[in-house]
Amino acid sequence: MQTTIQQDATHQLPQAVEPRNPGMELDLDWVRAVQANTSAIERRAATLPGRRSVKKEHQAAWLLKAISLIDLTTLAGDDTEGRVKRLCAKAKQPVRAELLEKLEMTGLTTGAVCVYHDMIETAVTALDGTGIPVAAVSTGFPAGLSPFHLRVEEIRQSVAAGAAEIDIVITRRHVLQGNWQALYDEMKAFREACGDAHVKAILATGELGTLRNVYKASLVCMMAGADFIKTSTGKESVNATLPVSLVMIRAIREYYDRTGFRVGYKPAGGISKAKDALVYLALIKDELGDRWLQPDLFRFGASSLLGDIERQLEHHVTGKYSAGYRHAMG
Ligand SMILES: O=C[C@H](O)COP(=O)(O)O
Repeated sequence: MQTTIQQDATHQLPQAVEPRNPGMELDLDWVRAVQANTSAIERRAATLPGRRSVKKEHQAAWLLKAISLIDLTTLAGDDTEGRVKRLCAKAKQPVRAELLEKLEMTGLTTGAVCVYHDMIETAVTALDGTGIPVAAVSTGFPAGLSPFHLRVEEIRQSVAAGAAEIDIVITRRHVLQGNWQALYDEMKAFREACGDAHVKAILATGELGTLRNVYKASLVCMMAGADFIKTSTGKESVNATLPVSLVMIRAIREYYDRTGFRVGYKPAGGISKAKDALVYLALIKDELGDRWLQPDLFRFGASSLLGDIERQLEHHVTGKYSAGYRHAMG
């Protein structure tokens, strides 16, 4: 069994790097044609947790895989350098060495560390030489309502400070008013300001009203060159959900079918249990295929998921659960 775990897990470590989505002209006919059958989507989403179960002997490998796909996040008003340094240490060594040794796993890290602009330099320094990218939330996160020129400037400053990935927030108003041109222009300006840094577009789906709006906003952001689309900031009252994920994943698939470019997916906010992470991975495998199960095309945005995964791995190895406080993140 251990051989299986090692083969699965190491073969699932970062390998591929997808060419960036260059975007395209805004295609309003495509956007306006979008339909979303909410009750059918909700019915299908409700079946997802029971539809696929990961066999017990493969669970550890899938959990290790999930770790490699986490944007390990701290986005709190009371963040300090100390907390960010501890988080970075966790990103470098996400699971205790003796557990990894038993699982015959080496070189495991999280996908990235995600912080506010102010904490970029601390994180970049702490992760120096590891290859773990720092992602920064910019553009007046989480509401995205600061003056436009300041949001663009914040991106530039975050990139200059060393962020390799920028998570922007869109203006929800543009979606709610059906102003697709404004959303496209905004996203394009953000993408431009990112330069070589990859850009994840946070849709804040809990504030977009309908699943149809979520689909349309996903398409428009991809047309404007988003490298990833991301559900939520973690600060809305409803964050990542399975119905929303189904819609965004279908939009990604449709965009790929039409343009040949793969855009990444990042569910974020409220994903804190290992078993939920496995449902998401199964969903991606079913809907988009194995290629999307790599850190260049999939991330979990999560502050506490790693702790639960580590607990489950400990149980897998020792047969016992440890207390949650032993797996504090920061
Ligand atoms: O982008 C990541 C989210 O802010 C994390 O949300 P969470 O604290 O609910 O895991």
